[in-house]
Amino acid sequence: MEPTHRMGWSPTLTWLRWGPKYHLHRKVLQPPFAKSKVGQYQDYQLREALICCKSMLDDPENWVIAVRRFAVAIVLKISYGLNVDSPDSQWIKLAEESAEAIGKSGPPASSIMDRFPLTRYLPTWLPFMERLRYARTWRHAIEDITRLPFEAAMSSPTSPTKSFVHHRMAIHNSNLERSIPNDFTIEDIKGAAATIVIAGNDTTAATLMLLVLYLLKNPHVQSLAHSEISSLPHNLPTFSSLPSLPFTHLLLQETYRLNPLSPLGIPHSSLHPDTYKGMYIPPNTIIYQNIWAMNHNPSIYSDPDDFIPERYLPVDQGGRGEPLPQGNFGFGRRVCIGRHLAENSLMIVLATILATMEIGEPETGEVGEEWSFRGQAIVMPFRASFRPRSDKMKELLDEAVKKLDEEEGEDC
Ligand code: HEM
Repeated sequence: MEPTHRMGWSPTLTWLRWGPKYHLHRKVLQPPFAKSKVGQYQDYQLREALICCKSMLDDPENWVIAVRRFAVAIVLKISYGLNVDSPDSQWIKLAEESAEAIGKSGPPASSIMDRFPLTRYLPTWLPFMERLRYARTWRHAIEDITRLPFEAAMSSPTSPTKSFVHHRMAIHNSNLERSIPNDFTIEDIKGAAATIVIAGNDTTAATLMLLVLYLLKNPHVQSLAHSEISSLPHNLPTFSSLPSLPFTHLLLQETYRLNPLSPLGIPHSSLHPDTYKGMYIPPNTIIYQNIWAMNHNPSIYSDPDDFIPERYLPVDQGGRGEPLPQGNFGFGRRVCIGRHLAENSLMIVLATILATMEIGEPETGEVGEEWSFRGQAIVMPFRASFRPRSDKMKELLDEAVKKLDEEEGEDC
């Protein structure tokens, strides 16, 4: 039994083994997220960045909910054309449950069952069968995220260009009408659409939480980033502002480096025997990539545990000339397809945060920072304060979100 079936997935790129089915999914999923194509999603990203920042300022105690909404709303819109219309939307809950399911059952190929397949027939009360037990308990979350948004999208048909599933279903139906066989079945469409949501929401939200933490803990860096954004005309940033924010871009890179979400990458398996630096690697060897070590190597990065975005600047510009981090989005032919989308989402929300607010320690009590190391290294919800940088910027933000609401009312 494939790990995909054990967890209740339809065919899903992240969990498919190398082969014809994998190639088909990658061929379908990669083009809409190519660097030259991700610009098509900028309207969604800008909209959600504005909503996210307004919610953080209006309801600072619940800022993590605003962050989760931001991340889910973008991928749900791209994948299914659905809107997240409130912070307690069923889609946020569903996305959270499926992330929980994956976190608890572990990445594919990493468990004892993947190494020794016969162990999956053992009873689940045995201590080392914890992951199988989780997989069975959480299977419903994976089935729901694969089925429910798909059904909702199909019951609200929009133009085929509006979302991944509408576009794929239009091709599917047109093939049916012309008696052309559909290699990419409806099950494939469901699995690919769910992949966009699952792979794209938790990773983006976790990185945004790290950005908030590092801004909070490094007031000097925050003030440099404030100066950069203040040098732009006093308006809310748009995508055309981003090329004028090189320091903000380095701040994101430093966040990737300091805490890679998957410190050991996603395990890959060798297809053929190979030799690396004189070491023989037999076929079917499970290979981890130590991203954390690469990005904390003291012979490459000075003060590797400190948050220093300036380190990447050339020496003649006051920097240390150190290389940008590597491997946070994987390597080679399985590299993350969503990396350009994620970068755009994170840059526009970071620029909007820097333009509109100051992040600091909570007004009362502790930050309460804790980490989870189950499969990924992520920071758990913590406390912070969010104050508008000026009345003018808050007003601009409120007006921009009000305008979005009015436009949405007109579209209905
Ligand atoms: C900061 C955000 C993100 C991080 C850190 C991240 C990281 C990763 C990593 C480490 C991998 C494994 C690559 C490998 O096996 O070598 C991966 C794969 C993948 N990512 Fe992302 N990702 C992010 C955002 C996204 C987004 C927004 C999407 C949505 C389209 C996405 C879709 C995928 C898919 C479909 C794969 C599987 C690729 C394959 O197996 O061929 N990711 N990602």
